[in-house]
Amino acid sequence: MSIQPSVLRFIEYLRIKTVQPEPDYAACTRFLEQQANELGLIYWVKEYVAGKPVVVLSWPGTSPEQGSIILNSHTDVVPVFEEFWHYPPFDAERVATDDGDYKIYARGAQDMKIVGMCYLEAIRRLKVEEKRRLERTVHLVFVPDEEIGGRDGMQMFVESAEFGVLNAAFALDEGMANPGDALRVFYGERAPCWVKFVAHGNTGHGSQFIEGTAAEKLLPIIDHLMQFRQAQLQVFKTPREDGSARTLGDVTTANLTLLQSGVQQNVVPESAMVGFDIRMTPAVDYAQFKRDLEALAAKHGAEAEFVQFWDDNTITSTDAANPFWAAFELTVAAQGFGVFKEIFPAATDSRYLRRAGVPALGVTPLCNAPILLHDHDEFVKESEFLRGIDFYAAVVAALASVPGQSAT
Ligand SMILES: CSCC[C@H](NC(C)=O)C(=O)O
Ligand SMILES: [Zn+2]
Ligand SMILES: [Zn+2]
Repeated sequence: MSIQPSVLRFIEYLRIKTVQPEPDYAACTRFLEQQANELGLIYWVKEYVAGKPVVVLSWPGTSPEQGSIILNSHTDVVPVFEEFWHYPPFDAERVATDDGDYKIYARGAQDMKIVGMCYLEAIRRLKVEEKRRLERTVHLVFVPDEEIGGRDGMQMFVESAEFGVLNAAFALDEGMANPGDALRVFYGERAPCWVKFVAHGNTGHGSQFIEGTAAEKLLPIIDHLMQFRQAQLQVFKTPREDGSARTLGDVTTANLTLLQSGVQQNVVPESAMVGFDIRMTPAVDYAQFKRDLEALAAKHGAEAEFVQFWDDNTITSTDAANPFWAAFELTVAAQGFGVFKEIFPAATDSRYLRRAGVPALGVTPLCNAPILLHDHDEFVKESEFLRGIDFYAAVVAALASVPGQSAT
């Protein structure tokens, strides 16, 4: 059987090497412009930072005064360890499976070019094939640099005048595959707190009993955070009151990820640094947490330096009173998906949207699928991609048909 045109377009998108640290954004932008032309969408591109394009494709609704729907995806992908891949990561090879399906192997297949491509194909179906008109305007937003924090991409975009003009009411962004049956729907995220503790101390010959060294000032700090980690691990392992298992999003994790000191084996080092990657669950008082870390550092004669500190814990309402959630939930059920609501364990561009006041849900419609984002041999099944188009066609039509507030 011949390959479906949508699959060929997906393969074309996967072959564009938008891999960090030198993504080919120019080729990606050309591809998206071509898609916009084929679909008859309004197209514009803006580089808030040179060489880092934010690309927007818009489908005006019949009631453009109503808040719009944003379909967000990032165009960059993470680096590969090519020697561990069984297929070249930027060839998007289509490999037949025993059950008559195909696996498409490529970096970005799950994270998150499948989502961006499904958005485009869903609009193609609704607008070009079915000649539908939806009430709300739909914007497909393709942003750079999510994989390195999004500062030059989504952050700049949400702070721009152009973003305000979109008048966004609701957004969809990336989620994560689920090896289980249900669709994982992320309504919030844990906040990154990347902290470095730096201490200075006495130096001298390595053969002596030197007091007040930099390293020994860090030891109680490390000990404190390791005990905190252990306590959170116990919470994580304890079922919720209803008996269900907790997820990572329910707790705060802390991992020691950096440790630097020393110049030579027999010289007591003058300075030492330990770094932690902490992810705070939204229930935490972030400002107090930060003050506690600063106090911990001060108590032991060190300094706390925050490399990343996200201080907003806005979550998206998944209450039936939120009409966008109600429409989403109903449509997803009609598509045959069960829903599992979660806090995303890491950080995505959704945090910028939520902080800017735009409710966002993180979804990647891959169920009964291994979690392969950032892993070797990342792939999606062709059937999953095709089902994803059905999914977004239904969801986008429903979200863009949510009635606006009556002007009373
Ligand atoms: C603080 S910016 C880092 C962003 C990255 N996002 C993902 C999804 O891996 C992370 O959470 O580590
Ligand atoms: Zn991603
Ligand atoms: Zn990623």
